[in-house]
Amino acid sequence: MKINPYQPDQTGMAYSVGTTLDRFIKLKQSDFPFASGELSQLLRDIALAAKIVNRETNRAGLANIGGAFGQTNVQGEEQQKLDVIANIRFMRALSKGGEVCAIVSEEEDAVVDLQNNSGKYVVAIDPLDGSSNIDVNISIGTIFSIYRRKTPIGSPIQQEDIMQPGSEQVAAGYVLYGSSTMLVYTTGFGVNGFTYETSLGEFFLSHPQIQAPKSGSIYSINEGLEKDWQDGIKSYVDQCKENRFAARYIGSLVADFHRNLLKGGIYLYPATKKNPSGKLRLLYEANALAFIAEQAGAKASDGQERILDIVPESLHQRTPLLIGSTELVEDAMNYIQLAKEQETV
Ligand SMILES: O=P(O)(O)OC[C@H]1O[C@](O)(COP(=O)(O)O)[C@@H](O)[C@@H]1O
Ligand SMILES: [Mg+2]
Ligand SMILES: [Mg+2]
Repeated sequence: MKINPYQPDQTGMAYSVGTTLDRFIKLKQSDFPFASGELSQLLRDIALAAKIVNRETNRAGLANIGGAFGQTNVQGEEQQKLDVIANIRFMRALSKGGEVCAIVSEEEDAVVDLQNNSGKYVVAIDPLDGSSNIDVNISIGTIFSIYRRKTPIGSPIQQEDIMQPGSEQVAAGYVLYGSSTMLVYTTGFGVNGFTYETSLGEFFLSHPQIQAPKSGSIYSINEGLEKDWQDGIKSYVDQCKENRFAARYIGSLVADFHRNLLKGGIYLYPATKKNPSGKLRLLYEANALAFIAEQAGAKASDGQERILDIVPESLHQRTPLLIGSTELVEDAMNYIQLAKEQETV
């Protein structure tokens, strides 16, 4: 039977493949009985900034916006011009609407207090993920987490508004600037993916209700750091090779995560000598992807603990990250546990 992609799917849902993001956000607002529309507007603001950053990444080579910016961020990493441009674009979009009271960004040393005490939401963002791939035309991304503030609206923001565990996220998502540009997000009611139609300037629903395969045969890890890996990781990766898994590593977390989410696989960034607590940041990289992973039936751990249960202690804190198909992440955690037990014998 030939399936006509333009026919609404048979689920009878009000939306189907081809629904615009705007319409989808409006329809899904009904998931929240007391919704005031602020979260919906915030998601739209993020989508708009993503369209602008998409344009900038597409023309990076032409417009002399590739290359280093000539400054380092709080983590001592050299900032790329596009890191700074993306940061400015998202900062503007997030501060315009009035829904946000504070922003945590990879490119900002401290919390950006928007002096907007009537703002309900706190946003943590990695404006440009995969910075090492910007100048070589490889997929890069943006990652965002949204929290409801804990302190009363109208009062100044406090530490407790910022240092929330990932389990408190009300929404999270990423944008993938790749062969096509996609926005994938969750509000706790499943994961949906939207593809950007440049000629119309619109995101359209292309991947409704994403569910990750429970297992897979892809592993993503920077093997160049093997010498630093703990025994459990070494033996797990050996087992992947034993089973003839495909090694796939783009070096852009968003892109590696997205592939494994759709095809089944595991991404690992363990502790290394250079980064004893792992490289990736809890507040604006791991938490968002862990929320999406779990909403898509996958799993995210630091090797022992569920990422979403980790209570943050510092703004730019790092965490080891094992994320992807449930059975693969559980396997890897078993190898880590086993190696630990053998250490104590
Ligand atoms: O080069 P390495 O050590 O393998 O690290 C690659 C990882 O670092 C990152 O680039 C870190 O993110 P940023 O580019 O946002 O700093 C991830 O996207 C990627 O998975
Ligand atoms: Mg990143
Ligand atoms: Mg970044």
